[in-house]
Amino acid sequence: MTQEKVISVNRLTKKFGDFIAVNEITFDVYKGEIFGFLGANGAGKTTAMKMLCGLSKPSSGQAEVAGFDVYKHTEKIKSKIGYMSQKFSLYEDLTVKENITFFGGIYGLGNKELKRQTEYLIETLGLQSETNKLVGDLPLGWKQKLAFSVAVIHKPSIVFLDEPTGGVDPITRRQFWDLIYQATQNGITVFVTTHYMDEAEYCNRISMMVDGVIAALDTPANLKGKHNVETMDEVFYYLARTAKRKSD
Ligand SMILES: Nc1ncnc2c1ncn2[C@@H]1O[C@H](COP(=O)(O)OP(=O)(O)OP(=O)(O)O)[C@@H](O)[C@H]1O
Repeated sequence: MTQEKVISVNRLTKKFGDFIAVNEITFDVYKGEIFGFLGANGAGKTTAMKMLCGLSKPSSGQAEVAGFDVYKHTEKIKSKIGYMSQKFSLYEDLTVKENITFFGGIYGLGNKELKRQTEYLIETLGLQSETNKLVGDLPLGWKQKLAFSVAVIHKPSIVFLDEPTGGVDPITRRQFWDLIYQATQNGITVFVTTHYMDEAEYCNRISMMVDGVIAALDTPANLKGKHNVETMDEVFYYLARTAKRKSD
């Protein structure tokens, strides 16, 4: 992790009519950092992430992602980031290889690089015997690992992960996080939302959102120290207990 800022957010706000979904959030994320973006259901995480990915125009405030303005340079931002969400990642009705080729193509890899990356990916994930299997037939943990690898196939500056490991056990989640650490070794910055507090412990810093505002932002160790508790679960409970919003 360096002191080079790759995300810079200043009083970023999103309103839907009178409702303020994200209310003047301010933070920076540094190159190579794993930044955990936590919050109770409905806190505003997805809304904030959409603004940072250039998918939703802010109501007010400023933000730069990979050096580009979220109002003016959304296409440039999209070319510099990777994105993976639990809700959508890969095509279930395409094979492993077809998915890699499809997304590699969308991310702009040339034929030679695509071939090289496809072989590298299949080998490092140990998917040699699954290459021609439909992704829908893979176990969920494998799908998630493949989806992550595809999201960083074009070596983005930042990868946004929206609850990437939902529904799998702690050991599979741990293996997934090994891939995240590898990506950061290659200089990729990771911006991740999760509801799993074991994963929160793996982040360099955590931002905790409550009802549209950032209620706390620090390292897991400092957050635990500040609240005089042993686990991130307890920190989360302490901060989120006042939340008024519910999930949709
Ligand atoms: N397009 C929209 N129009 C109106 N309200 C919206 C819209 N999108 C989100 N909201 C509201 O904004 C709030 C924040 O939603 P958001 O999905 O960002 O929360 P979240 O922290 O990602 O929650 P979860 O963990 O449940 O996904 C919610 O109250 C939601 O109902």
